[in-house]
Amino acid sequence: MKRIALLGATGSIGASTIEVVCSYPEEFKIVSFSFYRNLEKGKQLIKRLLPQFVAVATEKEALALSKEFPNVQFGFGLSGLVTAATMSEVTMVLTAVSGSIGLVPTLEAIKAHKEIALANKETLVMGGDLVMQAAKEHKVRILPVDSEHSAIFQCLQGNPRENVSELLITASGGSFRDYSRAELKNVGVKEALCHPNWSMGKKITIDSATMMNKGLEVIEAHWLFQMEYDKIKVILHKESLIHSMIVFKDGAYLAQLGASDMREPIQYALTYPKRVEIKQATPFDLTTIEALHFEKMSFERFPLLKVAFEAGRAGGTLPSVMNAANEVAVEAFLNQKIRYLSIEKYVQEAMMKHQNHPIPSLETLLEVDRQTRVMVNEWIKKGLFE
Ligand SMILES: NC(=O)C1=CN([C@@H]2O[C@H](COP(=O)(O)OP(=O)(O)OC[C@H]3O[C@@H](n4cnc5c(N)ncnc54)[C@H](OP(=O)(O)O)[C@@H]3O)[C@@H](O)[C@H]2O)C=CC1
Ligand SMILES: CC(=O)[C@@H](O)[C@H](O)COP(=O)(O)O
Ligand SMILES: [Mn+2]
Repeated sequence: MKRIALLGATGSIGASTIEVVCSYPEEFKIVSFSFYRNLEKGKQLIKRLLPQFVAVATEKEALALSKEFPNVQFGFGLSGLVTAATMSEVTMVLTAVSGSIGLVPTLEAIKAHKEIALANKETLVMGGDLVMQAAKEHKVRILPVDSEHSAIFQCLQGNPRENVSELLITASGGSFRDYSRAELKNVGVKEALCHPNWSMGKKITIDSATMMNKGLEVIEAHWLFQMEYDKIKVILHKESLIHSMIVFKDGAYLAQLGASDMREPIQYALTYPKRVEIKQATPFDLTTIEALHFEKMSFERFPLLKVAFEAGRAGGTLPSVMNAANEVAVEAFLNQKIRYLSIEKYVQEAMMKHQNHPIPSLETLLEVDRQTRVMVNEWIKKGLFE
């Protein structure tokens, strides 16, 4: 039986993971999980999943919950996440928290020899070098959950890496894919949150619209598959049915396609290397698909993708600056403090101001993340780009 720590149980990936886990109770058990702001949902999950340990946001909440659920242990903050991920009963950690908070618990879980099912792409964007080194050193497998990386991982099975010349990542184009740059000037939060194909958390949905999600995914693919940036390409594919492809040196393409349903890549990560019947999935019928469209990506229309390639190529602390600035700017947009097009301005400004550290320690990465947040929040307060 796989005994799972689910970091971010109250989110979108968390919910899909719980469905997969509960469809195979004899194979999987969630022994620990975390939640953050969603106390009501968190409590429902405690009653449903009967975990041994739960990580919450604050000490006050942890104390109150210990009284309400005396058979469950509680932790809080970052140390709570680390305990949930490293406790001896856990064999696999599924990282479904949103944002840079995922890095430390993932690294600690690797050091504690837990298998990782990685949804939290920000972990590799910030600390790809450290995380992949730690995984190698501790002989820990990192299984992709992100749909594009799961697709590439599935295509790579049984194919020697030296035969692969390119990774081709598909992008839906997000909620504003048919808008010109001029039409983006006055777009609002509600419309930005309408992803055409996927139902996801708010932050990643905005990242899909700005194409930052694809930028983060390019960096994630670089680290997961040890592929040079020149050999990672992004292509627009508005149906989100081909989840990504690999190109072989002899010119053959191999694609993975299926419904836009995260339960599939999650289940693959949980059961890997086995494939088992999926019990809950969106029906997928090729005969109902009229056409699959592909379009060249435009860096002019989606400047944040170009910015992410630059950050990835530069390496060091620059991807962490990009990520932190983006997290702060997206949050501010969601709270209607800045305009949609200002997200990219804050990210670019933070990166321009940064002096890169080429080979950072974990402490340096975390400090850069913290400082960038403070700086961008101050800029937003002053209305730098409004
Ligand atoms: N959704 C999807 O289909 C996909 C998501 N991903 C990646 O997976 C991750 C999760 O995405 P998604 O499920 O959509 O996000 P959601 O916003 O739906 O969920 C995020 C989860 O993280 C928790 N959380 C948020 N901030 C913190 C924090 N500071 N400390 C501890 N916990 C926190 C939330 O708790 P609470 O709700 O209680 O506040 C929630 O459980 C992201 O990194 C995303 O990029 C990758 C591929 C697809
Ligand atoms: C489901 C998933 O993996 C998301 O990251 C998805 O890819 C978002 O879609 P786009 O970024 O292609 O709009
Ligand atoms: Mn994805």
